[in-house]
Amino acid sequence: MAENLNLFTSTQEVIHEALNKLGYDEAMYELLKEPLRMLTVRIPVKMDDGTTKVFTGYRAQHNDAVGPTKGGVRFHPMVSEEEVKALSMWMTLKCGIVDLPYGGGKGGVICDPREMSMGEIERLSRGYVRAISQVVGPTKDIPAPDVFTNAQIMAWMMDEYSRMDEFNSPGFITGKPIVLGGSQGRDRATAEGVTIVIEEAAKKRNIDIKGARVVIQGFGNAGSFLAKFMSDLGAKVIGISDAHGALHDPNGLDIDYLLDRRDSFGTVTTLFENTISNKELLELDCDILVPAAIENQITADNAHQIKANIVVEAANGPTTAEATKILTERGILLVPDVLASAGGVTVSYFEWVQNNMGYYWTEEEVREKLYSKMIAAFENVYTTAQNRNINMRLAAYMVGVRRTAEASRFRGWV
Ligand SMILES: NC(=O)C1=CN([C@@H]2O[C@H](COP(=O)(O)OP(=O)(O)OC[C@H]3O[C@@H](n4cnc5c(N)ncnc54)[C@H](O)[C@@H]3O)[C@@H](O)[C@H]2O)C=CC1
Ligand SMILES: O=C(O)CCC(=O)C(=O)O
Repeated sequence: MAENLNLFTSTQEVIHEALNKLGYDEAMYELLKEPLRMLTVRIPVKMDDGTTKVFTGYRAQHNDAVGPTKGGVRFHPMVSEEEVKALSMWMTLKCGIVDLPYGGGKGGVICDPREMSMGEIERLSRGYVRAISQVVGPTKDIPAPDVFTNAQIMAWMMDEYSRMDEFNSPGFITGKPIVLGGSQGRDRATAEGVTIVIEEAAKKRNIDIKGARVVIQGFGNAGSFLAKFMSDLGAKVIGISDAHGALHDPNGLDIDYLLDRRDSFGTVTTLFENTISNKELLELDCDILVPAAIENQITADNAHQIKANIVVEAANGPTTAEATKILTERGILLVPDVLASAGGVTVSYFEWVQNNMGYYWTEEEVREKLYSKMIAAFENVYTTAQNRNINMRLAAYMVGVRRTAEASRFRGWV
């Protein structure tokens, strides 16, 4: 039978299992099996050559029983309605795991910003915000960066929103430049959270980070900061990749050099002749493997070839359900996306809190607060997995979904 690569239906299955284990009935699953709201928008954009191109975008709001919905916006050619729905459900789980007063949301636009000018990207960003303006806002749904979106795009989106709203609303969006109300540390937060989780997972497996061989797929916001943090901790980053290929050096790559040469879309391998494929990269002999790019990278096809002792998912959805089973059976410790990559939304929450207060924290304060959230989340999920003898993904779903289910029940929705 062909493997299920559909992110939405495979997420539904794990949510179902988690709710069953928590003792909820079918009505709760019916409520949480898809977003409460899904908006599809068409965005006309004047292109530089004088033509008008109409883009399709989405905003999904999974559940707002706990609080406003929260989640990034992705600009990518492979964006689809089902992907955005799944991503919004994962955001509910992440916010539950790190205990933030939010439900999950997510947005995306089908486009390839790598082939657009800055002016075209700005007009698309502003058009997207106008199109979704009725359903978002600082107390309703708060966007943030994700794949191929960044602080500049957040700034344009905030500017467009403040033109429609009567007062300046920095809390409408997070991941902004610092001068526009961004938080210290948001740019590196996802990788910092992944680093904390790697350190904890390594302790469980008696692996010393100093000298550990690390492979990272993806060299964008998550992957590149992570490579830097790992190499600063004394690990040997022996492989990295981007959409075009991968670099491998068993003695360790020069991360500072690669960071210096990468472009704003996280591309660096095109500058080198001796590259390997992303498939080869994932199968390298290493201690810690971190998929930090896109979905469905570790599947039933290659799960038996993964040689790492620990796999930590910095990307959303890089490992299929079937591959999760295979890795678990093989004794590989798999730290799931909804836990490992929760550092980004955690510091986004800190940014929103600071915007609401109008009072800003130092980088050190942000780092300490992130550290305590991530450590508590890791321990909670790890202990749940151990106590119930289940894999870390199912444990994370149980921890993550519980608060939204409880809040929905107290509100009398189910
Ligand atoms: N930026 C953030 O704060 C957060 C990001 N994530 C997840 O981390 C992953 C990466 O996101 P970012 O680093 O923000 O994106 P990014 O846009 O900064 O970088 C993406 C990287 O993935 C590479 N890539 C794209 N397509 C690829 C392919 N087919 N094969 C191999 N590599 C490919 C790109 O070349 C680039 O190096 C995504 O799954 C995202 O949802 C999760 C939580 C927060
Ligand atoms: O920073 C945020 O609010 C959301 C980040 C995000 O989209 C994610 O964790 O996948």
